[in-house]
Amino acid sequence: MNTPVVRFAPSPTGRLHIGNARPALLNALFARRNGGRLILRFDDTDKERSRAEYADAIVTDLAWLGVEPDLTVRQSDRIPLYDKAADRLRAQGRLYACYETEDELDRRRKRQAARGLPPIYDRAALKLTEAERQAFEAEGRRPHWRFLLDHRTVEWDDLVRGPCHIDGASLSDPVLVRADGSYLYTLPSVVDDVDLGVTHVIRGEDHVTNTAVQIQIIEALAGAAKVPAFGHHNLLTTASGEGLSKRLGHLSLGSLREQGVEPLAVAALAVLVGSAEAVRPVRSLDELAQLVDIARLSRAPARFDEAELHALNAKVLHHLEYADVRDRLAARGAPDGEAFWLAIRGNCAVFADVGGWSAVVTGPLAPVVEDPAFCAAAAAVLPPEPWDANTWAAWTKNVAQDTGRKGKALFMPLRLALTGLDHGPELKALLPLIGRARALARLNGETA
Ligand SMILES: Nc1ncnc2c1ncn2[C@@H]1O[C@H](COP(=O)(O)OP(=O)(O)OP(=O)(O)O)[C@@H](O)[C@H]1O
Repeated sequence: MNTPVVRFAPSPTGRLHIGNARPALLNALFARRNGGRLILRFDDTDKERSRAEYADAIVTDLAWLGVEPDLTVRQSDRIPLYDKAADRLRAQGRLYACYETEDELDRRRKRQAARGLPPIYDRAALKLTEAERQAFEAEGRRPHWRFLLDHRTVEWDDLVRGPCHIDGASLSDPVLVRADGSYLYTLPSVVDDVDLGVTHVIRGEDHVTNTAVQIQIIEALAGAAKVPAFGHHNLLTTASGEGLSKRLGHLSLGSLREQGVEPLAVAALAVLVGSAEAVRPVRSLDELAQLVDIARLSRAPARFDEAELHALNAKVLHHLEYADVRDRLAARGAPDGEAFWLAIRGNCAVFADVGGWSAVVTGPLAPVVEDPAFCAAAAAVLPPEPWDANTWAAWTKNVAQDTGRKGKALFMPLRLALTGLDHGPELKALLPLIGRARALARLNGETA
């Protein structure tokens, strides 16, 4: 295969949501796995809804996920290309002027419905005489432009859905250019895919019907050899099954980031939910790239459950090695060294929990001493340093012998005194990190 070129093409009309993360990642991982290139393309021809700040936020959200495009383009910078393509289609007789208003089209659709006919555009504009056209122009009407579909079946072997076919006769000729001269999604998308050498179009199944139209336009503009491969993945819904929309601000990546969710947890769930692979924690996007195979995605919509995300987030943290988090630990002023991370990672639901466990190790911390006599007895037999993972067992054995306590009655007061908490990481790992001086002070009820 030549170097694959894929693209993620959001409209900058809101913050990316978890559903958008799915194609962003499926494309990025496809490029990673196949040594390909990823293009980020802003579909910003809708001037009213598109905003530069949303485009910036999308770049930030993608970078947070670990998606770094090789090239970024904006459709608003590429209008002359679309103009040229539209002119070529006009010259071929494949783009024709229509003067119907929305109201007229609506009435026509209602009449069709009343007669039990599908609401397909009847191509009335093709029958307009020159005089009729001039009359519309004189009235001040400006035409919108439709692509003349071939009434034949378009077939493609979808990377996700397998063999697909759509009968061109079952579709309305799509409007490519609005009356104000602006472009709808279809033509710019196709022109860019061809111009930028996109080899694989991986996107949500909301675009399946577009594909038949787009294949016909590519064939008209550039020939069948330029038609890329298409793959349409299933969509994500909320846990209760509702659709997601950028414009309505659903489950944004920004809000998940603010909640302290790990990007790897978001990525793993966004990609693995509704796939042949079980949802599981991963250590890197490379690992995730090896797990996903778009040919094995499920066909049904997949539910994105925030509770599942939070559970997965904890699992992701538990799987991260010290090397993966060394810089982040240092940035939070956490104790240096692998032992700390290995001791506490299993007790972090979000990375920010590192702060609490740091304080347990380095203090100052107010101990909870409910039975001073018992804690004093335990302090009296604290072994000398150096301490290691065996120290806790050796020490508590002696405390048990001296005090006659065992089980929870032995361990809980020690945990409360040493950490100020009734839960937390294994003390055999924490004790050497806390160190003798602090342990002694805390057993004596002092803040240390
Ligand atoms: N719920 C979803 N699940 C998976 N993919 C989605 C979902 N919604 C959109 N996509 C995909 O995200 C990509 C970007 O699409 P687009 O910018 O139109 O997003 P959108 O959320 O539908 O936007 P808007 O709500 O602004 O119309 C497309 O590949 C689209 O198929």
